[in-house]
Amino acid sequence: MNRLDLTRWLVHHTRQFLPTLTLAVLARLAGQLLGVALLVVAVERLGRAAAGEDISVWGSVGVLAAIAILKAALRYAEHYAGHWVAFTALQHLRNLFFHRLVPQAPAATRGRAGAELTERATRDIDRIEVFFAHTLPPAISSVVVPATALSWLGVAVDSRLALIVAPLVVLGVVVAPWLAGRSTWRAAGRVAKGRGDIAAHLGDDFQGLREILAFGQAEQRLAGLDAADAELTKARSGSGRVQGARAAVGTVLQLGAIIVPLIVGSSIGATAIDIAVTLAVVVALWKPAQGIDDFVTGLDASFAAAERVRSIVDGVPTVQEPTAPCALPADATVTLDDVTMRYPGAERPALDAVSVSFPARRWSRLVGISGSGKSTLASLIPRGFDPASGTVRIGGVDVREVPLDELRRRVALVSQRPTMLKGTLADNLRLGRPDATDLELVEAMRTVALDGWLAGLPQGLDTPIGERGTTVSGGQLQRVALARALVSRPDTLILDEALSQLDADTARDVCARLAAFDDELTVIEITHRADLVPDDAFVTVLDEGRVVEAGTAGELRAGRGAFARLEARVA
Ligand SMILES: Nc1ncnc2c1ncn2[C@@H]1O[C@H](COP(=O)(O)OP(=O)(O)OP(=O)(O)O)[C@@H](O)[C@H]1O
Repeated sequence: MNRLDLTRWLVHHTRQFLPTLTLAVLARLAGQLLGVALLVVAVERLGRAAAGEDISVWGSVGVLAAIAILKAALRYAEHYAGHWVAFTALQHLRNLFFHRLVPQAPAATRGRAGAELTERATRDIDRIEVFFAHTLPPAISSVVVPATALSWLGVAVDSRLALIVAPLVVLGVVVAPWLAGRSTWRAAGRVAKGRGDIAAHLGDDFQGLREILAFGQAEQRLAGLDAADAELTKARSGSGRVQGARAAVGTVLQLGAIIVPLIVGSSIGATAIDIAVTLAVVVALWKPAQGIDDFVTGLDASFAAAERVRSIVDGVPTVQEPTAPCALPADATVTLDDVTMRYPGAERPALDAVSVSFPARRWSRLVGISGSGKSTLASLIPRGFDPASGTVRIGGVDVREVPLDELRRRVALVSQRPTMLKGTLADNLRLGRPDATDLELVEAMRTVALDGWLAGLPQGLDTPIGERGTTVSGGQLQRVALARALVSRPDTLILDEALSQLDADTARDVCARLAAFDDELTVIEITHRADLVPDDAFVTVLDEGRVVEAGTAGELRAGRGAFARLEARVA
């Protein structure tokens, strides 16, 4: 997207702030014109006094003080309104960012470094501040203030002097800052990308520190960081060179606008006072010009950041809310009918014409070797993704017709690597149902065989469990995640290798407690442990995205097919 399109995009998403931004623009225009007036009045009065006119000193001081105070008040108003708009707009954009990102998950967040997304949601959005606080007001005033001041000079003072300085002022104030726009824009894009790459690299480093140290990769990772840093430095020095050249051109033009009227003014017979007033106008326009140069550079960085935010905000959600929503029926039978699913860019489908049914109120198992498509199948039920073709139904209703909130409340998916949020154990357990009582939390912890552990915690449910659950063991984390799912009282529970870090006895104990906890629950358990599946359990076997066997575990064991082979591998 180019800068004009990005401007349109930013204005479109923040149009409710435009009236306040207009106030900021008007305050800036008036303030800068008063800045010109301040210098012109001072020079003109001094000139007349020097020419022998009787000028009241206190009268002049009063006029200048009044102009200065009004100018200061307008500057305050401009900054207040501009920054209010900027920070409120940033808050609005951040909300929009998350609002649009959530429905794109997991597709938009999978495989993307969390730190890189965090960089977009925080620092990139902060950089857009420049657009609101330092863009529209300077851009408008850069045209209106010189045009007004030079017109006044031409009409009220000397049209010849106005014509002499006008081209230099226009070049210095308006044209020069825009000249190098294209190259700073490209450099700003490279700087923003460089920052994102460093954030992603560091995010991976912190998260994978154990593996990096264990495999002796610290030097290589540091070298990678150095390379990313060198790229960023290159991009930054590129933008610095352009900025320096532009500032030099601006300064030469501004100096020219002072020297030329001095030399040419006397040769065309202009009076000394008129020449002095002309110089006062030129010098007074100097400061606004510098402001423009600063904002053009900051603005390019702001646009580059806006583009990175926009690419997330305008991302197409993987799943959409239904246009004519249906309620989920009480019957929780899950049926996949001829379902094919292919990840973007993947050569072959992860699921290929899969038809299978998981009966309500039963505990079904889904087994298969690694990469056979089990997690993909599980993620289709609460609509992490939608299939390319075919239908997923619960109780006969297409899941695409059910409001996402309701679907995800009724279907809980517990993954192999769950995440905890920073907070207490109770905060995390209440994630799916904030009004759950302490008693319900304790009951869920008992069901996952963590009651003994809970009783031994000095702070009980109020124990902080640390960011991402780093203060509990892998097996405890999996069981807390299962307890969290139970607290939300789903009809259907999908366990995606959710007990994989437990020893066989504890896993059996948790399963027995879970079966006793709620016999109405429909459970779909993905497991590698074919040997732990009881004979009467319904089993579906996946291989290379296809259903290759289905039946009770007892029948499949006797048949000596895919399931029996999997069991032999585990044994
Ligand atoms: N986000 C993704 N993008 C592209 N391909 C993917 C993605 N996730 C999974 N796949 C591919 O889809 C296929 C099925 O993966 P899936 O995770 O469903 O298998 P699985 O049976 O659950 O494996 P495991 O037992 O190892 O967890 C694999 O070939 C995998 O490489």
